Amino acid sequence: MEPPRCVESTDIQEAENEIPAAGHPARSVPPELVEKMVYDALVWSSLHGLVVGDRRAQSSGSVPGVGLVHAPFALLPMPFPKSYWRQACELAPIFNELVDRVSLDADFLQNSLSRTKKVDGFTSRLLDIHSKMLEIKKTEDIRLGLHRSDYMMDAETNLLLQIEFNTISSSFPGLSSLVSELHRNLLNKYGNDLGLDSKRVPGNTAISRFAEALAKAWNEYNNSSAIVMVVVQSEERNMYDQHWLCAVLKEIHGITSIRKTLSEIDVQGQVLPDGTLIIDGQAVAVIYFRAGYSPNDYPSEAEWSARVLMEKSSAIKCPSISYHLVGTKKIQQELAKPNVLERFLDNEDDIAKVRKCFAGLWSLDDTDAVKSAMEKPDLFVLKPQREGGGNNIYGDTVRETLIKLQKKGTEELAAYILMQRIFPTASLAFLVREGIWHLDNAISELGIYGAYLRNKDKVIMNDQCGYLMRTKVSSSNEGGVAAGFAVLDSIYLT
Ligand SMILES: N[C@H](CCC(=O)N[C@@H](CS)C(=O)NCCC(=O)O)C(=O)O
Ligand SMILES: [Mg+2]
Repeated sequence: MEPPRCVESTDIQEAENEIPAAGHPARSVPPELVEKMVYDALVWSSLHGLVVGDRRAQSSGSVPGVGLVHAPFALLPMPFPKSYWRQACELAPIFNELVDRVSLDADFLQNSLSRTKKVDGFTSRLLDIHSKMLEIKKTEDIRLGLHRSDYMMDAETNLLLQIEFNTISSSFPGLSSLVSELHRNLLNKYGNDLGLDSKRVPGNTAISRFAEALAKAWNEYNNSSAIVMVVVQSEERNMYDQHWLCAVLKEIHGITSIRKTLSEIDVQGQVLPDGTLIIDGQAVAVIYFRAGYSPNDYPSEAEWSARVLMEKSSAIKCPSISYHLVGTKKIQQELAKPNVLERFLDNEDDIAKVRKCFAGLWSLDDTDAVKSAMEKPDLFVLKPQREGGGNNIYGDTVRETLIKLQKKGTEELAAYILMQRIFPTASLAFLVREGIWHLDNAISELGIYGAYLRNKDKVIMNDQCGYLMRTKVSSSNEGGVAAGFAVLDSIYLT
């Protein structure tokens, strides 16, 4: 059974002529070879759990094994210069340390977000929890961060620029590891025909290292009967990415994990006088948030009280409320201001490396930035303090929104930040979604996973832990995989 095609061979010729592919291997692949590779890739994905719930199937987000479809993927790894790969990997432990330092500066967090607090209800609730923890002098001696720092290569300046830094629910450590394996498998089989070497696809350690970090944190909690709790949404089509981590946690590290929604935690959770969080009669050592990053996750007060209950407990939060706040776009913008990094990092070289990957970032108080964004909206992205994809504002809507916000009064402006829009070079890619492949002009975003574990003044882990490459059609603004714009990819070092 041949996978259905959507691009006739002549189309590929046209596509090639139309699209100035930067010598991408995709341009030289004969259609019949594409067919065979797509077929093998679809089989491989199905056999290896590179799967997601199918949005067309009813209970695909709640009942495992029902309504599966292969995760969308690029057929071939995206060429990526080795020097930029090394640069991105080197930044991971520096950003991990930066997050930890910033998380300890309560005044910096509260002051930087004080104006946002007035106009952004969600961020305001997070800050209230942060304040409450300060009031009760709650400290987190053991701190675990499972982060992902996302970058694009700016074609104009040839700089690797950070898009954002995620400190909560960094998706796809599971599926991204599999995509690298898929590509290595395909290049082992077809590499000679394509003139590509599977060894140029870097090994992806995201699953194993993130599971190791969770296990090490569990170990630091030092209660052998305790479990790891994953905070999830009731409907989660990306559950297999999460289950991969929990399966490795169990099989390699012998640690049991449970999945609970915020409302279940509100009903079933309790904190003992000694701070232990108990749920289903079991002590919780580590709380791994794969929900709780969006207002949609807090439909009632119950979910907020669950968040407070967890924050008050002695369980190791990943992330703590402080780590969560450090990952906001407002903090990203504040850290880009002159002399701010110097407050948190000691090493001059580290500071220079971090500053070098900062794109233009401005608060809307910056009248010059707002003025140029009004004149050339396509060169900017307007970002609210939101995670989960689909929230950023592009193109003419940037201008319209700025005008609207200005009419509402300067207060409202504090809910957003302005960011330089980054334009990576586009190149040809075969994007495979729901069994169908398209040859498209695409751009990519490289995410580098980082794990940080600290117990008081002892840093137990501070590493780069694998990567996520997301590739999307160059015409699309948003880049989310779950949101249906991008596909999972890996990289081919050049
Ligand atoms: N369903 C939740 C999704 C969690 C989520 O959206 N995480 C943000 C960082 S906060 C993220 O990583 N976005 C990139 C994923 C994409 O491209 O679709 C999960 O997987 O646990
Ligand atoms: Mg994000």
